[in-house]
Amino acid sequence: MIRCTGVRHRRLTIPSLAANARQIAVIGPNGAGKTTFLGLCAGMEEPNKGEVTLFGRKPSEVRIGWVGEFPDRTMLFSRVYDEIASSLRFRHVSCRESDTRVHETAALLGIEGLLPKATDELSGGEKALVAFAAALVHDPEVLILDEVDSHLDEEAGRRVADAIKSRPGVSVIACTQNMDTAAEADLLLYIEEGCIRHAGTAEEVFEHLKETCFYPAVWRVRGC
Ligand SMILES: Nc1ncnc2c1ncn2[C@@H]1O[C@H](COP(=O)(O)OP(=O)(O)OP(=O)(O)O)[C@@H](O)[C@H]1O
Repeated sequence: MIRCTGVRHRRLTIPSLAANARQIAVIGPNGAGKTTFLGLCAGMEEPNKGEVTLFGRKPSEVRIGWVGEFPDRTMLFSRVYDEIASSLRFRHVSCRESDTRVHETAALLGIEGLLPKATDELSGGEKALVAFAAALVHDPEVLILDEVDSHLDEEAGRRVADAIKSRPGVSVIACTQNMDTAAEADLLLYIEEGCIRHAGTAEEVFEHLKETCFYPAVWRVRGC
């Protein structure tokens, strides 16, 4: 799904990557380059050198739903309903269809009660859910999520995971600091000091991380 060729951008150096999986987890220490990598995948920035493609296309040609690490910094509208509807309105979806999709998406995430609220009244987790709804509502081909789960309680995290499962056509590239969550992805990319040090299944990647804090707590308890 993602192909990187000769990429150099800030700290990030990816000579070659061909990652083909529906759910990709991006993990690694603070400052490693995870957000930079997600930004390149989302087409928010062009790499200084090299090329990033998704499904063989430039990211700008792919329908992407993006949720940043700090959702309150990217909210454009003062009302939750308008924030979720915004990506549909920008695409000139009719008001009636837009209204149906906003309510359906809010119901899927259990946040219908937030629709009439002001965005600046929301808690951090509520903002993350609203930002996720806004990303999901326009039927993205790829969801790019930067530590969205860090704001969510277990129940809200499960609703987000269920919403993703309910859209089998959507691919996900998600950065997380929750290694138990990362372990559920089809493919893991472990980034350190701007380089992808390990790429593979959870078993393959965590095998290299046994002596580090990146080993999933649940696996440690089970003695894996
Ligand atoms: N706009 C920018 N201009 C220059 N350097 C930047 C910029 N944004 C990030 N960096 C640097 O690039 C490096 C990687 O940052 P990035 O945000 O990608 O890391 P990260 O792995 O997402 O970290 P964290 O887990 O702390 O969010 C850091 O050293 C950071 O200082």
